[in-house]
Amino acid sequence: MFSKSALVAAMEKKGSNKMFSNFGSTLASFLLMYATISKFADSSLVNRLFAMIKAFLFPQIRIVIPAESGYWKKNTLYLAVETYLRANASAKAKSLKAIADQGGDKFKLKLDENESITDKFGGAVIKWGYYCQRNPTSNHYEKSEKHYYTLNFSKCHRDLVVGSYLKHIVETSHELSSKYKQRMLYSNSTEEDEWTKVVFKHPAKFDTLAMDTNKKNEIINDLTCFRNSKNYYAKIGKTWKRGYLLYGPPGTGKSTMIAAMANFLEYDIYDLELTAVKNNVSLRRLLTNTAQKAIIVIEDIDCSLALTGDRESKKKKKSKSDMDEDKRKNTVTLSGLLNFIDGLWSACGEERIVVFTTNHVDKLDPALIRRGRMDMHIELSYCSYEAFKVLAKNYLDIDSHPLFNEIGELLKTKNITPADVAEVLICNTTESKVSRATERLEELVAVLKKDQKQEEKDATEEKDETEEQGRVKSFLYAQVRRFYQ
Ligand SMILES: Nc1ncnc2c1ncn2[C@@H]1O[C@H](COP(=O)(O)OP(=O)(O)OP(=O)(O)O)[C@@H](O)[C@H]1O
Ligand SMILES: [Mg+2]
Repeated sequence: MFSKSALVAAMEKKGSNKMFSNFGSTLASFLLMYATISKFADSSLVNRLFAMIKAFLFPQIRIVIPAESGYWKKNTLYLAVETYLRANASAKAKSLKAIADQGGDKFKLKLDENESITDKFGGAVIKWGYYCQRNPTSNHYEKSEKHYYTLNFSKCHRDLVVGSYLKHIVETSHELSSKYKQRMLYSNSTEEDEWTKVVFKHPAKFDTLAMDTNKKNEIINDLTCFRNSKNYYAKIGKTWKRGYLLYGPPGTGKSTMIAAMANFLEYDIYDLELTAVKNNVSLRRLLTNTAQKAIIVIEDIDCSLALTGDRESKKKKKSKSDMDEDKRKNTVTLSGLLNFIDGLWSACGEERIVVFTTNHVDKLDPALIRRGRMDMHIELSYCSYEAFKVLAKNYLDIDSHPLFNEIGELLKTKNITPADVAEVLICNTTESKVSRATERLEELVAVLKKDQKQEEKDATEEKDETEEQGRVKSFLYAQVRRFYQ
């Protein structure tokens, strides 16, 4: 199959250097031996033998990069490799997987299973492979599929690959991710302790958020300060995270503010549905799998769980059977949640914001929202004149109008949410801007006056009812007095 003299000649011709010719000669002898012996001997035995000789002559190193780095935590190096190879794979691989991105208008190409490609770096040749190991007998704590990448390279390039190449992959993947980054919205479900994600394309901005300007600026400054405080947090020995409690009646912009925060900071959102989390272990698993630059949101925290109540007295009262009962119930507890917010587990990740929202701030356990846990308490309230002007700009594209003063006066006496005002102002017609704005503002005046009239009517009815009850009471007392006289 191979002619030794031809191979040696070719090798020697390429390099005049003696060392190289020796190497060429060894390789040629090796190949010739392999071709000759394999004709006569048992092929599997020969293959094993030659694999050993090959490994001795040309030692290789293999590094496995699994998708998880223990405890169901995503291996960030695996994610970096995935991004890095995505850029290389489409050009080099023969077998690829195409995956539509969440927006649906683009797709990503990924190495197919058992497929390999070769990459070069500083003289080293690195062979990448992508594999999946399946375990049909896996249980809840073990995944049925384990995905991993392997990289093979010559032993002599060990320092180069481990020292520089892996770093190069991480850096390149960061560059690629920020170039193609789409903000993501993650959510959890009852079936698995895993996040599912969709592209987050909410248009909310602080500019379009209707609220008091000073308060808005205070929040923007706080967020900016947080984002730039990596070194400060390290210096004071605190985990780089911040908590915000948003409270106020329904429709005052709590969820809209979260979207505005995410867009402002360019962070992903993890919308944690606590009622879908089985127990504290699941909660920990989910939260350790949140990335950096993330906003972790628990909406309507008062409704999510029985998180109210005095932890201390509960602790004291707890007997062993109570604890077994707890285990059986498999619930997330207040202390489980607190432990993640600022206990030891809070250190498993940085540059994270935690946001709670509630309509009933008074119902929450003070431990949950004390300063330090929820660093900033933000009240979102009924529509003020200032907030109305932002909504008029958003929806009607106007900064002033003769009806503004009247609306301002009505809003002083009226509790109406920004959502309700927005509902009146929204109008998507082909009419001219001016007539459309006037019509919508007149409608708003009518709504505010109607509600005002209704309130006055309700107040009069209530007064009449109280007076009537008073009259009935005095009549009955008079009758009773007369009876005993
Ligand atoms: N402050 C606001 N600025 C701009 N738009 C607002 C504001 N408040 C409410 N809206 C409008 O009303 C809709 C509902 O608001 P949002 O969902 O943010 O209220 P919420 O406070 O989260 O209510 P809930 O307590 O019911 O969850 C939004 O889609 C938005 O269009
Ligand atoms: Mg909401």
